[in-house]
Amino acid sequence: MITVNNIHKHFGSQAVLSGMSFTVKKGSIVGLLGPNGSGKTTMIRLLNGVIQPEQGTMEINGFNPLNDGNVIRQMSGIVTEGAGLYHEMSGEDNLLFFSQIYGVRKAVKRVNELLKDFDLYAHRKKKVGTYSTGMKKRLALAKALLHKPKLLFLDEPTNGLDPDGIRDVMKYLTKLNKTEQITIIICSHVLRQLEDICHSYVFMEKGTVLAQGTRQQLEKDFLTDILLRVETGLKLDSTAYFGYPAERVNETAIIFTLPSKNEISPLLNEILKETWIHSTTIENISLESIYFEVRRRNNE
Ligand SMILES: Nc1ncnc2c1ncn2[C@@H]1O[C@H](COP(=O)(O)OP(=O)(O)OP(=O)(O)O)[C@@H](O)[C@H]1O
Repeated sequence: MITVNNIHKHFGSQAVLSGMSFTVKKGSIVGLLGPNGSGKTTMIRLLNGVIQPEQGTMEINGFNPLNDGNVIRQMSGIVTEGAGLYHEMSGEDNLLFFSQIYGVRKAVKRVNELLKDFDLYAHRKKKVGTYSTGMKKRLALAKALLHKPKLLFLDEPTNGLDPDGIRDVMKYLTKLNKTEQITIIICSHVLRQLEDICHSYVFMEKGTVLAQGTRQQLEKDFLTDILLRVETGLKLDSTAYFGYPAERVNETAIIFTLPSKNEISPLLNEILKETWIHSTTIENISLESIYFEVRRRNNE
């Protein structure tokens, strides 16, 4: 369990974090989401005990990053933009070297295990400088996991990856979380990539938390209207149908505005009494739409 309470951090005269508060449940995957410069990396560095806040408290599994930075770094793994890999050394030698630093027991076995998990075994003897971006990212993840941490901090782990690379990393993180119950905090400004893997989200802007919660909680709090797109043979002769605003977008598609998901089934039943339905999609239910709604309300 991680608790962050009213954290303030300045760099010179610039206020980077202004009262950050959030919690992370043990064993969950949490997305720390916000635009460039909103303070995500700074928050991770504070949690790692690398830098100190001017105000506020933090706790990670009963430890305080202010005084117990070493213990926290031992129980956690971190992947940052730079990754800290040695480009003149092979992938295998990098992992063996960091195993020594972290005091990993049975290092050769662990390194081979991770090289295989991350599809790098065939490339283990090649210099990291010759690796593709995706391979470097995977090696950085392997490095962060050498000492079997209980907590993983990932700062933009998919930057520079192609869609296959992103899917592979996300798949591996989900598996890791399920099999090892690792708590994972992922910072990103690309919301779409995190849609399927996070258990909860912390939406940030300008060093503060705008909203936090599970997808379900955020939907409940911020999605007041459901925009339901229905491919149907229904003839519309006004701007409403069955009491709900309805707008034709093309010959066979209509968008209905509903107050909640509960109205979907009754509406579809009503349409089916008259004609066919081929498909339905909720247009505004993406994480991105929720995020924009959170920001819109905050700026009102
Ligand atoms: N060591 C530092 N010294 C001075 N300013 C800093 C330092 N670290 C971060 N900043 C400033 O703090 C602000 C927040 O930076 P931070 O890297 O935490 O944001 P971020 O949300 O991670 O952004 P990004 O998505 O671009 O990585 C930025 O304006 C940055 O320039």
